[in-house]
Amino acid sequence: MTQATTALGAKEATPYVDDVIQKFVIAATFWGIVGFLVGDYIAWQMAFPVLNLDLEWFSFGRLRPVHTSAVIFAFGGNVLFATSFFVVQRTSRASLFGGAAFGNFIFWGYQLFIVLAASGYVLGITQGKEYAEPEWYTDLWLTVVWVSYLVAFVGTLYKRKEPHIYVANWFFLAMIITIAMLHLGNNLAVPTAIFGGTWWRSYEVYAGVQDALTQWWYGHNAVGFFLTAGFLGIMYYFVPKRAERPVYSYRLSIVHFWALIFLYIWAGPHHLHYTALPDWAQTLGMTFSVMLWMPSWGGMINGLMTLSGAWDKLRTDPVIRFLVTSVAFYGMATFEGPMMSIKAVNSLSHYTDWGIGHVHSGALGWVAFVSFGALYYLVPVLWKRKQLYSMRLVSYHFWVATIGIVLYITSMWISGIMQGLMWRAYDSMGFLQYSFVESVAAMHPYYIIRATGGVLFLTGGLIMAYNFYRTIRGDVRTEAPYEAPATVIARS
Ligand code: HEM
Ligand code: HEM
Ligand SMILES: [Cu+2]
Repeated sequence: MTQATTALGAKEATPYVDDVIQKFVIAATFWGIVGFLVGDYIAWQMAFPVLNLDLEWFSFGRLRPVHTSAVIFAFGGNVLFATSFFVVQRTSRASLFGGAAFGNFIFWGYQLFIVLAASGYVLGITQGKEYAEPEWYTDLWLTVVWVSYLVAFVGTLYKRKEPHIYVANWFFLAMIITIAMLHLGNNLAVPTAIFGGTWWRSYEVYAGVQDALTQWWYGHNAVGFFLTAGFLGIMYYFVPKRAERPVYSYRLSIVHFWALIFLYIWAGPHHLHYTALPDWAQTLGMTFSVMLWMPSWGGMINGLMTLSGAWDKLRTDPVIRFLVTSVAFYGMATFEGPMMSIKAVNSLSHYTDWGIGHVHSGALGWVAFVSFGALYYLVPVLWKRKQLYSMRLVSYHFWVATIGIVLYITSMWISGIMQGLMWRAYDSMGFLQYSFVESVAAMHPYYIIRATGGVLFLTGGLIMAYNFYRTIRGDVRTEAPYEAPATVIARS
């Protein structure tokens, strides 16, 4: 079914395919909660290993990829589908290529991929490559779905009635094409069934350090294109829309785009410092990572400065607060990353919780927050409601989640640096000062703090889901208008 909506400023109404986007929004909310829940469960497991329950299906090793895939591909992926399909139709003034039928195929195909991947992990089916754990049969299915996504996206651009291709679409398109390339490059494997082996098993065509380099070319650019470029597409549409201001500098957004995609692709070797990878390649990865700081901050400044003249909205609109805070976290993670890529720093941070802290300041602060902002924008628009059920609940979500992130990343910084320092401490005789298990025991309190932060973050997700449910039902909560406290108004 196709719904007709009038684009802002458009002369004639373009029928947008919005019911598919509604499904992606619901799926993103659902998988987000599943992903946060599993993340928090494994966080408690690290504090209390008894929670492994002595059952292989609940073991940390099997649930960890369930967490990472659920949050990145299921939550993040569904957000990217929803927002990119929304943005490409609006900014092109064209309806989705292939219509609702093709859109629904992509939706259900992608959900099937998620279920195939996750069920495999729990049963112990994995090729053991981080963020690329699914075995060949799941990989092949994802290829079909992803190529369909590319066709739908490019087809919509091709049909556009607007001569200019808005910058957000460039970021989405770079994400779709690069992920296709990474997925194919990193998953070249031969199924053992051909030789009479286990049906699901396969062997990678690369060996040794070539395998490691291919894996981290993939892993790093999954961060760069899935978790960064795609979500920057969201930033470039939803921040100006919600703030009702034009992008601060359109020229800067173009420089940002080309510099980012050119630099990111070389930085993967920073995951392989002090390994068998040749030294020159490690230095290359480090150099490109340090250079990446500049376009990243260019993008952050462009996002934040879009608020020029509208900063008061931070006080009155909690949705803007999510969006702006996410851009600030983007800036923080893209400063921390280049710093950690310096070999001397990495010799302390690598293998420690510092890395986990870095990941989650990017993942919770940037990826999840910009997603929450976009979803809060989308729900009333897609279901044609005047407003969200409750702005107060958005504000509660914001504060609960922010405190959760602060607990998560500060505990991991302390625990990570402590771990790194304990591992390298020598006594006067030249012996290691601490045994490994002493460092594990020292991390216990920090793991409890991190898992508590996770409970808060999950609570925020549940508040959001409830708000969506009531909004979709058409309810509006009776509450004082969301504005500054009366005393502030009286004084001004
Ligand atoms: C309630 C919120 C969350 C909690 C409690 C949580 C917890 C965890 C835990 C305990 C780990 C394993 C750490 C280790 O092996 O030492 C982990 C790994 C990871 N999580 Fe989360 N997580 C949460 C949300 C997210 C979100 C929203 C994302 C992405 C958008 C994310 C992405 C990742 C990634 C990429 C890793 C692997 C990191 C690495 O290997 O360096 N997490 N998480
Ligand atoms: C200029 C930008 C960035 C650079 C140069 C960078 C650099 C790095 C470095 C050096 C590591 C540690 C590698 C190691 O010791 O194993 C790392 C890990 C990681 N970063 Fe970043 N980072 C950047 C931005 C981000 C952002 C914005 C996110 C999330 C949205 C992110 C997600 C991750 C993840 C998931 C890992 C863990 C990979 C693993 O499983 O080991 N990074 N990054
Ligand atoms: Cu990287």
